[in-house]
Amino acid sequence: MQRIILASSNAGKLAEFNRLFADAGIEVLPQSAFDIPDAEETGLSFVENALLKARHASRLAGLPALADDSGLCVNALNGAPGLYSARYAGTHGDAAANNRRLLAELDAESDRSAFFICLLVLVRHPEDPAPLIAEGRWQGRILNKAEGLQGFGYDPLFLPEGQTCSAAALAPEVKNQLSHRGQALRRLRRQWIDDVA
Ligand SMILES: O=P(O)(O)OP(=O)(O)OP(=O)(O)OC[C@H]1O[C@@H](n2cnc3c(O)ncnc32)[C@H](O)[C@@H]1O
Ligand SMILES: [Mg+2]
Repeated sequence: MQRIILASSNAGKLAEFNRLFADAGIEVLPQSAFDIPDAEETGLSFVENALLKARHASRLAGLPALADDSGLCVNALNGAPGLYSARYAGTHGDAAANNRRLLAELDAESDRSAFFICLLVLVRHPEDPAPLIAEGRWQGRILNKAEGLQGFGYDPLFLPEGQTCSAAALAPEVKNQLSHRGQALRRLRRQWIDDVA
């Protein structure tokens, strides 16, 4: 069976990927299994950061690596929190504080439209000059208060277009069908299949 490293330390993403890869016949190992520390995310775009994370994990594990760089872009905030979604309120990964800041920033704002974006990069080796790259976007709007207990990050404040409840109130398999991450992974897998065919 093919083995790849998932170059992420985010438990919410890892749970979603495990479900998305359940039928793929690929063994997907989190970077924690190799004690790989987080890469420095110094890029100016999601795709640059995803490349940095994938190359870093592939180098340290000696295996192909898949990285996800993602975030929430709010139109009235000129795309913020954007690249800084994981540390919007200052501390990396403090979802409650990030959600509080988002609500405060949008306090009197009537345009609450937003989208999640996910860039996936797969490198077959650390210097891979032709990585596979796929993107997904999920449109929606920011609610006035948190709702739902599933998912992670900004899910409790995100009302997906066409839905009547937040992303955190959707069953995990429904979120994967609709989400930026689900879309990007399905696109990546099509490239992957074409690539080996
Ligand atoms: O870099 P890794 O280790 O993968 O983990 P991370 O949490 O730092 O991940 P990112 O740098 O890609 O930042 C993405 C942030 O965007 C938010 N985010 C991304 N996808 C999301 C989703 O599906 N639902 C809710 N929030 C999401 C959440 O705050 C994430 O921490
Ligand atoms: Mg990160």
